[in-house]
Amino acid sequence: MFELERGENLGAALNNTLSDISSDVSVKSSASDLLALALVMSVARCGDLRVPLRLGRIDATEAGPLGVPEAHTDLNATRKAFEKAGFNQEDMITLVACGHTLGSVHSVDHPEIVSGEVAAENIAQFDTTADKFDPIVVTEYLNNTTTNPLIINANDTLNSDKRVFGADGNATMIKLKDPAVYKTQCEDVFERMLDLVPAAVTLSDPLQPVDIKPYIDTHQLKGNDSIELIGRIRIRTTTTPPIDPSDLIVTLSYLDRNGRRSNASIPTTIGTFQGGSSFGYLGENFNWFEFKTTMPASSGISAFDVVLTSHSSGAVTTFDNSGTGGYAINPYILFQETNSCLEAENNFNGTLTVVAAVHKSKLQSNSAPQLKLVRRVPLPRSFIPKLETESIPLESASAETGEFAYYKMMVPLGVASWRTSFDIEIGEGAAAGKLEFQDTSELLGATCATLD
Ligand code: HEM
Repeated sequence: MFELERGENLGAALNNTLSDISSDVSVKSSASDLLALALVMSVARCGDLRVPLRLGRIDATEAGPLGVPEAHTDLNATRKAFEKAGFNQEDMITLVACGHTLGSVHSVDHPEIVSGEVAAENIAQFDTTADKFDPIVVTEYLNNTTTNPLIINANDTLNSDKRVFGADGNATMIKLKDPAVYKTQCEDVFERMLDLVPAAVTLSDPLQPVDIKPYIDTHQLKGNDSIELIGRIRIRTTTTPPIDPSDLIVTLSYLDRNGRRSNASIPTTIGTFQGGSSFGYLGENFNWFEFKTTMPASSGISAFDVVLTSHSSGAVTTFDNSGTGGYAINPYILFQETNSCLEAENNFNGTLTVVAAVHKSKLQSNSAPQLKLVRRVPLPRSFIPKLETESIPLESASAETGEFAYYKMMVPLGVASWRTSFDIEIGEGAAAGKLEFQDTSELLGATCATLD
């Protein structure tokens, strides 16, 4: 994003990609992790590749050194650039053969490479199947039927694919023409390319789709000393053996604020959005179950297990978040969505009001709760904002319900940050509590209900 004006990065594709991912950049997802996800998803969908997705990349804050090879770069300099990144000659050939199976060269960016009129629609594809991740780029090169503009250019200086592909007398390209070899070799070099990170960065283990994924949408005090809890459970049904969602009864068994298991269980119903189903990019199917319940504020909820019962066989399976004591909910800090809002003053400025209900046991240390608001600061000529976290104290709203006291803060918020996240923190050390990664996007246009 800091290098887009360089000759080595010409083309709308890079900025389009940054624009596509920009709204998902958050304190939990760096732009570089989202780019890794984009590659992993696109080659899964276009060619059924499996590239492990590890996360934890840290975004750069300035341009790196020059040196990405261009079409006119000679073979030696190209080889050196790949070697600097840990790729030998065979890797280099494989990376370019795997990269140049999708997409094309654009005449508007490279009139010296693409012959004919300079126009948006005049593009030259690398192979005849530009939307498929396949070894056709390799076979067309080996059969001399290719129309790849980086191979057949009349000006041989610009034929970088020809130089790279032929660098070892075609030995690597001959191996890559076998579709199974092409696929596994591309998976290998893509994984190494994505995981090439500075020494200070530690990447996670590869992500796997989880069987159970709960979402808490609302957890707040509501009238008459009760807590309202609204959420959804995503269940992967493409397991071995597969799960028939119509045979499932899904309930939640939960622990109260003091860790005692409640006699009541929370029922769910099949989700309504898109028939309650969705799918993932690795061919997984998911079904969604929704819940909306209330419970006494005096006892609350601190964690829950997801219990699946088969209608037909009666078999019961309990998911307790891999033996961690269930899926946790902070029972002491409640984000009062109904009392919070984001009022737009005009198209650029607004005011964010956040109200939280804090359990009085957490207020004994005399420390005020803090809101950690993530501001999305636009950077010139870039789609990816800089994220800055601001600490704002919440003030007593001079209202309470039972064991909870209400806290409130109001802050001006520019349009770039209308869709952002915040944490609410209270206390220090062992007594500290944190409600993480709350979302402001539902607050826009809502009215703040008054505290009664
Ligand atoms: C010697 C190294 C390389 C050179 C000289 C080179 C050169 C180019 C050029 C000139 C374009 C056309 C850009 C445009 O007109 O928009 C292009 C497009 C592309 N390159 Fe490379 N490339 C190299 C390596 C790679 C590698 C290693 C990958 C991925 C692993 C890759 C993936 C792509 C893709 C996907 C496009 C299509 C973009 C689109 O359709 O908008 N390239 N490359």
